Amino acid sequence: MTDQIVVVGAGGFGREVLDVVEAVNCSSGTKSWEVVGVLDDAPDDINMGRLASRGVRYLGGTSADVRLPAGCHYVVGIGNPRVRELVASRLNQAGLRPATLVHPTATIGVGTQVGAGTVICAGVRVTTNVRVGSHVHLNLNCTVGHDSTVDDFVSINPLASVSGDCAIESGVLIGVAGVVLNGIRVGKNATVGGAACVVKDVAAGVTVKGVPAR
Ligand SMILES: CC(=O)SCCNC(=O)CCNC(=O)[C@H](O)C(C)(C)COP(=O)(O)OP(=O)(O)OC[C@H]1O[C@@H](n2cnc3c(N)ncnc32)[C@H](O)[C@@H]1OP(=O)(O)O
Repeated sequence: MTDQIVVVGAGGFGREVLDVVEAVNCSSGTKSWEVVGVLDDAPDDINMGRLASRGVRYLGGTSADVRLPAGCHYVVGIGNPRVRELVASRLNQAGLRPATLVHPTATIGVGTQVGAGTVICAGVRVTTNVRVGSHVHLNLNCTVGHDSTVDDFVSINPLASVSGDCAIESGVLIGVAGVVLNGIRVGKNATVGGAACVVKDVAAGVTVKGVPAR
């Protein structure tokens, strides 16, 4: 069965999400997703050209009166957790349904749950008894260790590593190649800088960077 999907975001991650959709379609043998097009409130000319060159239609902005097929799914390909939350809320109200996308080269362990609207990119490793919330981005080659929780609207950027028994609260961004040592809690809406090593709990809303992160 083929479902219809719109991707929000013509930028880098939005188009990487299109790659995930294509990989899912290739791996399943049957076409799981038909891409209706891309929504973006302010696409630039370069990205419009990139969409056109891959044959994907630009549909308009997220608040515009865009007519989408009934029952259409969506996924938000915007890296910023706060913006992603706003857009998801708007599209839920419009009656669209969040899709969950898992690249065929990702691995997910036994007893792990993944929420709606979440995108898991190529090479990601999520091990066992992890709870991944809704609208989470697990970017290329990141890892999430056993028994951790990753709450809604978290972004874990490429090569970042969350160890076992961690609690990553909603809206957190973990920068590229950031490391969170085991058992650590990263508070709501906090940011972990690229290549940081987090060795103790991070308070909500705080940005930490460096090794050790502070
Ligand atoms: C495929 C993709 O592209 S996915 C996206 C990948 N990118 C990421 O993950 C980016 C993650 N973001 C970062 O690391 C950011 O630099 C942040 C969030 C840590 C800091 O952002 P800002 O607050 O805007 O910091 P800003 O750029 O103003 O720099 C402030 C200072 O921190 C330093 N700094 C910035 N980032 C880091 C970092 N990751 N580690 C150590 N120091 C840093 C800067 O050198 C600067 O130092 P100075 O005051 O001595 O000159």
